[in-house]
Amino acid sequence: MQFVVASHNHDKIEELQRSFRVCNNEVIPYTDLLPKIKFPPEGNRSYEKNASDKALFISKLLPDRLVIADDSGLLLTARPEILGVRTARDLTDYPTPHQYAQHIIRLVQGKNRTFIMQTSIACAHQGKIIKVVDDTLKGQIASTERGINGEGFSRILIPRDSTKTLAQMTFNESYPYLTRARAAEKLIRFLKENRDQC
Ligand SMILES: O=c1[nH]c(=O)c2ncn([C@@H]3O[C@H](COP(=O)(O)OP(=O)(O)OP(=O)(O)O)[C@@H](O)[C@H]3O)c2[nH]1
Repeated sequence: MQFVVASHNHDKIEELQRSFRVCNNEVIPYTDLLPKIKFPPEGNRSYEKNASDKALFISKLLPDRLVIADDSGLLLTARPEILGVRTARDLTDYPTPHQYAQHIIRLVQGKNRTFIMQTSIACAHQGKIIKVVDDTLKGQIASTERGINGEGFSRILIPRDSTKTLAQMTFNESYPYLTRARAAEKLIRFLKENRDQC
């Protein structure tokens, strides 16, 4: 299957391409087919709604394609009033992965270090949502950035049953923890089981 991804985030597009390739699928950015367009503003209601809004927006312009969109965020137990579904907007003052990783480390300093990372992927066809899948990862925020296989969140997220950050793992080791990869698997499984829906 070929998917068109509604995203402007280069790292996210690459991770989705890797996640879908495992199952022999292909992901292309919508900008391969259309000029770059501003997405509708994200809301504060849910990751599912934000992902669906992006997928629907591009699906209406490319109705015959399977369009996917992802919304991800990080919720800190110590600061539940920020980040989460607003992660992209709350991190705008920290534009580089190193800057936002350091900011998050500071936010949990001396406090509860647990986090929940969530990804929702919406899939649209003919201007309608056909499926939304979610996945979450729980664990602890590291006290310093660690690892070379990734940046940003990957260098500070330690999954619950590990002592390493995601960036300290090889890709094969980290794959089972990646919310985007696991959500992608759920979507592909759904589409294979319900081929007549699309
Ligand atoms: O190091 C990271 N590894 C990740 O895996 C990851 N996923 C999300 N983020 C951060 O969370 C915001 C929300 O992202 P988001 O889902 O709203 O997407 P976005 O606005 O960047 O792109 P788009 O897809 O909407 O064009 C993004 O800006 C990033 O700061 C990540 N950082």
